[in-house]
Amino acid sequence: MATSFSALPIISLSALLEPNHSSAALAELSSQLDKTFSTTGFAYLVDLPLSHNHDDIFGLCEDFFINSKYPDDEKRKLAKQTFFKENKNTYRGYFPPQPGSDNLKEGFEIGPSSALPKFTYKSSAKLNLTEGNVWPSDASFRQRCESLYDQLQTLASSLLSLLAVALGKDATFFDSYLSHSISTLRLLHYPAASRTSSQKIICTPHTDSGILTLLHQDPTGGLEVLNSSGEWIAAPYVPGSVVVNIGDLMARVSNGRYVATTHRVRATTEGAIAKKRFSVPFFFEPGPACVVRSIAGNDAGVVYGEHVLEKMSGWVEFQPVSEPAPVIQQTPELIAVN
Ligand SMILES: O=C(O)CCC(=O)C(=O)O
Ligand SMILES: [Fe+2]
Repeated sequence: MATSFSALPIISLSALLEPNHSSAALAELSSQLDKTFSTTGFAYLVDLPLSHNHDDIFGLCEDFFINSKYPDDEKRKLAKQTFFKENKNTYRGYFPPQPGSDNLKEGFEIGPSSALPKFTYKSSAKLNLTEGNVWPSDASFRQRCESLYDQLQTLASSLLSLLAVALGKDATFFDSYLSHSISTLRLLHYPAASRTSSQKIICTPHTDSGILTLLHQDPTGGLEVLNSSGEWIAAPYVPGSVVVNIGDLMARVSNGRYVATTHRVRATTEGAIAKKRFSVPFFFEPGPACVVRSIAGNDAGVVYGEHVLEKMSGWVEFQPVSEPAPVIQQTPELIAVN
């Protein structure tokens, strides 16, 4: 359970920026993260070891969702099979806004760039967790996404080493999670909407299901986090920051020490219009075959791929859409699959 906080803490990662990390500074950072995840479950991280700034990151969203570079035709080629049945990609790629849903957003999802061993799930799952990415034809977009992905994966693994130590384990405790990791980088666009749609909450309350999330939200803000008194605490935009939070599985791994805090996104309005908003969550995920167990050693553990497939059966982005599918009426061209 989260505590009754009234604001999210801000944690500097300057210790990770030093070429020769000082062990005292790392120990201090480890204890700050430990305190945060066992109280608020959420924090802003600043002084990030990332070469991408917010303009670069939201520039990717602007390019993908807004600029005419990626018209509906190009998006259609990248759409998941659920949305365009001629396409081969089931898990990575584009999903369109889903009319009628409470989460009116479109997204583009990317996994690791290296090939992964196939993961077979007992109930012949319809989603292929280890498929390759699909890309628009613009090589620079792909290169920028891959570079951001790699840096966020490195940052997440540094944070996990610090958490391992905080949990009384060796710094390498989470290394097995890195093997064939299927972390997801998601570009999200919540389109502007007129107030007649009366939609105030554009992302409904939820906890993240996985291990660790690194979220870039754009200056529109709107993120809110639930404290133990049942109050929604605003988590406004902080320049240069990334928001970090842990998911349900990490709460379980930590044997309940860490809290997966409920959060949602409120629309920011300007006159009668809800402003458009971009966010870029990065979900750190273990390999599909990784067995994730509590540090207390008192459970059989879960196979990550099975866990995530079960969770996803309830997520709006992975629901079949009613015909005709929203984005896609024309004949597709070949999709780009790596
Ligand atoms: O858009 C946001 O800022 C939050 C998104 C989110 O919570 C999620 O995708 O899990
Ligand atoms: Fe979330």
